[in-house]
Amino acid sequence: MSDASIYLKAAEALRANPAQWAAYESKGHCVVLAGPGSGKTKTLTVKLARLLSEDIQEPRGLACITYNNECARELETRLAALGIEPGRRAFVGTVHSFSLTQIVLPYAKAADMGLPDEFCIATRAERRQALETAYKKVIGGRENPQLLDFTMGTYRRSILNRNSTEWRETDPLMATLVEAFEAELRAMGRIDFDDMPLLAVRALREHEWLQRAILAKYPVLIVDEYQDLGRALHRMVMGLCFSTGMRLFAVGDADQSIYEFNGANPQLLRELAARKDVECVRLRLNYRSGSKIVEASNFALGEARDYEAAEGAEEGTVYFHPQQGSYEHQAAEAFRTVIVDIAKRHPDLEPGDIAFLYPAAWLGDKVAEVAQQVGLSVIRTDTNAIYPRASRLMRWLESCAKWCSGGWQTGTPRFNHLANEGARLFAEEINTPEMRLAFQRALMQCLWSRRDGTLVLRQWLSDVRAAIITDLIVKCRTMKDEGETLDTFIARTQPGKDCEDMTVSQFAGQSEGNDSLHLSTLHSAKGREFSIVIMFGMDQGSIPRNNSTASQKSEARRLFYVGFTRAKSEVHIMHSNLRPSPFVTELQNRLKLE
Ligand SMILES: Nc1ncnc2c1ncn2[C@@H]1O[C@H](COP(=O)(O)OP(=O)(O)OP(=O)(O)O)[C@@H](O)[C@H]1O
Repeated sequence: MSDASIYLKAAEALRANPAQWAAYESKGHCVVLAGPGSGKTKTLTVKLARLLSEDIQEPRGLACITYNNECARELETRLAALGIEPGRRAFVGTVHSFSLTQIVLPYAKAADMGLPDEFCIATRAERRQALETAYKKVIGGRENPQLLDFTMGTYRRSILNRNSTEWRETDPLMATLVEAFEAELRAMGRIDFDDMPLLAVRALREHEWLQRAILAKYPVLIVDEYQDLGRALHRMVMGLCFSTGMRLFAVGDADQSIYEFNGANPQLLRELAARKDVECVRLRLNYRSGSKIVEASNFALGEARDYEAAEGAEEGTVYFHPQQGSYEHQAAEAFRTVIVDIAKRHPDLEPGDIAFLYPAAWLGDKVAEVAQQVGLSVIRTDTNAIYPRASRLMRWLESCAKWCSGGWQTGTPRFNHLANEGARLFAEEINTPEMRLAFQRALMQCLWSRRDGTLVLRQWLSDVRAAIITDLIVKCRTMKDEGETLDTFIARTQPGKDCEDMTVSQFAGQSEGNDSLHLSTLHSAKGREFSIVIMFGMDQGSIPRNNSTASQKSEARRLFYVGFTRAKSEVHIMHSNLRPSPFVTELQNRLKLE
């Protein structure tokens, strides 16, 4: 099938839903506002394929921005199914990678960003050092400066205009600390993660030619999960789309805004959708969840919405499991009763169709420990995962391991896909057709001679690092922190450490779907879907946390809603008998009244 016919066939599925079709047919700026499971991402990917194929003339392309690397990967997988390989004409990535690779790296000098020659991305240790020095200069005293890192990040992301009185006066000490911290980083020849969008926004504001340069390359800007992307992206959208002339296609759901602490603000999406020059499309049908789950999700949110399950949806069920005793005991109960009952009801279900979602990673430890005891494998997406799932380099290595463990015979994954993804990771260095070919050859040589899933991972990883990665990481400024993540993981595979015995095929299994249970924080479950969702630890003090402000409580409630709406057919809520979360009590009461 040709690329065009793939997306045209996918578009047929949208035709039956007039609102999705309207978004697909939109001609100008378009914002899709819709609830969970309504096909926002589906509509976005099909629209993206159409724009590339019909509207945008080669060599121009489009930029598609989403919340984190995990979401970017999900989009890439969905685009691959439509025959679209990001890279040449389609940028797909986070606000940070867009800012860094499309604005800061290519234009730092021309736009006079005040960065030292050959600047690099700071490692965690370098950031810590810069904060320590800045703290000594600005504040002094015996406190641990790292405790201020979170507040400093929030301040930097929330107030973008450094010349404003808001910046200077909201928290004068914090403003001075941030400035001193950034000066320290620059003196070390470094920028950090938060710098990326801030530098990009500043450069775009100061240089109209830069805005036109971005427009020339990307006449269309696509944004997924708009509600969580923060002020820096909003500012870029305002400038690039409404002054410079880029066309905007954005999707989002203010009810699913869960990153206010990171500078996101659901109001920005509402304001965008209310603009007169924007066509706002609302989707009402939920294609994911059973009708009872859709109905109950309104109660979980605590606000009325007119969402409905799509025609032919199953009913779906919400179960409550009051618990006593420690979380260890509760986790054991989950496997002893809840999972056993699920398996009886759905004999065809695989472990990968079930997800445990919890408010904090330490609760995931409890579930993981019991899973290990009963011999079930898990895939974790939280901060206690064996490595950060957001690391593109690690995910790519997982795919390479999968290829070596037998995938080379079946084309899962295809070698070409591996080579292209690898070249994209190191695009700063691999930037000509000859270099891409050389990279492809080196990768084939390296993986072909190590295509054995029983190999000890430690050796396999060090070999692949030496043969393919070491040299490229030195040359690619965007990959330094990824290199650090890899080294931290390699250290865990050394003798005496917890991943000492891991084999290549076990490592490859980390990316495999269906024979492992999913364990995730509620935050990391965003954008995903599972047949069965077990919400674990839904207790007072955890969701919301004790002493939360009113806005933190609202955000915790939205987080509860995000978790609840990931389920297709069953939601199980495990909560303390004596101290259930107020969101659970309210949900239960409302369901009883129905
Ligand atoms: N028109 C449609 N016909 C059939 N299935 C659809 C349609 N639109 C979406 N779906 C399916 O519904 C599910 C949810 O779609 P998608 O992930 O795009 O929703 P979303 O709005 O991005 O969800 P969320 O905000 O909860 O992450 C997917 O399995 C998708 O394939």
